[in-house]
Amino acid sequence: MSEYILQAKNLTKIYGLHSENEFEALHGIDFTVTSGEFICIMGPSGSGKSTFINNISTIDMPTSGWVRIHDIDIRTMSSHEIGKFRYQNLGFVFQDFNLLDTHTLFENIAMPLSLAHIDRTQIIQRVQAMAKQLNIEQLLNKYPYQCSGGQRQRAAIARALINQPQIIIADEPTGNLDSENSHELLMLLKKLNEDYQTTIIMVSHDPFIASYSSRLVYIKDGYIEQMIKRESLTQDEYFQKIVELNSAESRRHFQ
Ligand SMILES: Nc1ncnc2c1ncn2[C@@H]1O[C@H](COP(=O)(O)OP(=O)(O)OP(=O)(O)O)[C@@H](O)[C@H]1O
Repeated sequence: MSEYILQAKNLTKIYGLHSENEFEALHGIDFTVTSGEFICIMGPSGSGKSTFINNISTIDMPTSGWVRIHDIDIRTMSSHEIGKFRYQNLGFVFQDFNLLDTHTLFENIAMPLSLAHIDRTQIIQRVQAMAKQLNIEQLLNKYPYQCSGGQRQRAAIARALINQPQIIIADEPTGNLDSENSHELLMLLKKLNEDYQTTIIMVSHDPFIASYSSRLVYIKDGYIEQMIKRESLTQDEYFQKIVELNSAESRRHFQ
């Protein structure tokens, strides 16, 4: 059994392989994650952050190299096995929500539990408890298009967390939220990380949001250019280091 919950080796992603638009977005990245880490991925626009997070989390498949989650090589799984693996192990929070408009919030949130054939009474209890925590318990019978952006985002978060995943994958999770809702979401992620050792891998542009992580991974031009560990730094010291890294990069951009 590996000491890592997630490992990637020589991860390469080429879009449009063998076409005239062939583009190598990731160039042989090695990356490991220990259980209970809270990782934030940052980097300039177009540097490969979403490509990276998608390729380490079964959303997309690398062109070459491998990714192991819980020691299982994700390339060896059939699409049916990947589906099952996702709802058993992973929770996804995306900026654009990905809720199904033909289903109520209750049905959307319950989906991972229904797929796992959890008993109906338990589903109702768990969805109601999660909705209460995210302050959307009054909205469970509404459809996503009847809810505000913040409410939809909270429903998507409830769906991501309902199966108590060991790893949460979040791509710009606060992108469509106001500052109060962003703060609440971060508090929730932090609590899951601290109380249940849930591993979190999140993409963000915002140094303040990044300062909640335990390790910052800075991606540039398809490579991991730098990593900073928070370790014994206070959140404020860590925040300052993240700001410095981003502003040094911005200055380099304009030179
Ligand atoms: N489906 C695709 N086909 C071809 N090229 C793509 C595709 N998706 C992304 N790319 C390219 O790969 C590179 C990395 O894109 P990616 O979306 O991973 O960047 P990002 O760092 O997440 O950017 P942003 O911060 O702007 O969201 C970009 O140059 C992008 O144009």
